[in-house]
Amino acid sequence: MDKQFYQQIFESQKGVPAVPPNHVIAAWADALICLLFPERADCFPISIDEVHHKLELREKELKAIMELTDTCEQVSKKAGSFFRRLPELYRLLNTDIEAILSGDPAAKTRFEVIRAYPGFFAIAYYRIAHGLLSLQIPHLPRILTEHAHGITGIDIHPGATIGAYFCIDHGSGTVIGESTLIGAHVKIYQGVTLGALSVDKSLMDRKRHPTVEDGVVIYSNATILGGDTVIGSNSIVGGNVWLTRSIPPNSKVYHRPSIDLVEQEILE
Ligand SMILES: CC(=O)OC[C@H](N)C(=O)O
Repeated sequence: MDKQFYQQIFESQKGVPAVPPNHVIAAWADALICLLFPERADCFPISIDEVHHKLELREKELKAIMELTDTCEQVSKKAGSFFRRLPELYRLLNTDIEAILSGDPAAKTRFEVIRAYPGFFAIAYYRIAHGLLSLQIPHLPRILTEHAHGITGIDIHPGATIGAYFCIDHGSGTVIGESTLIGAHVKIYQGVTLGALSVDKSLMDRKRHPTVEDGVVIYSNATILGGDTVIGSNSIVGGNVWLTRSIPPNSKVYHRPSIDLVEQEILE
């Protein structure tokens, strides 16, 4: 093979930021989730002291990951802040579990939601990633939400802001863009896109994705686009709706499909 090609590959290594492997970063988040939610764990802490000790271990692991991550500054301070905020993250995740359990007639127990629901898995990773992003920790947030995306098919950008009691049922194909704002008690189904109306690169610092106010339900495959688009509180957006403008609170928006039914002749 052409030696220039080898040279090109070799040169491409220069300038690549140093970041621990994705599986190490995901394993840290997974261990943290298992500690917060023993329903996902294979062994439980045997005392309160051990809970304390394991949380300190997770903090040390986060620091170690951050130290090996390029452009990660103020490692101890930021890892400390993340863990000080952990009780609030835990509180929010418990509201999400409650929302899934009370919002889905098929969900029988809290255990089932925590162990088996893709919506809970994706939200847990998102809330951790969002916490890291809000401390301006580079690289790790996107790696975490992409890990959850790979497993669940639910793509939540860590920059999105999502209130308490968030329920995603089923979820495959759901996309929640970077500047999306979601209030409390919002429920969404599979295939929902909260996306940008234009993907021009010059818009990168602008709000490109919708605002969804409290109490909204968005059914499967609805597409809601644009940074100025506001879905007013307690609205219902039906399946397959395509929406690029705001709707007032308490609206119901439905897609009216046209279906032709042709009865077949039964041949004797
Ligand atoms: C979700 C979505 O609109 O994605 C498009 C593009 N990545 C952006 O963030 O603008």
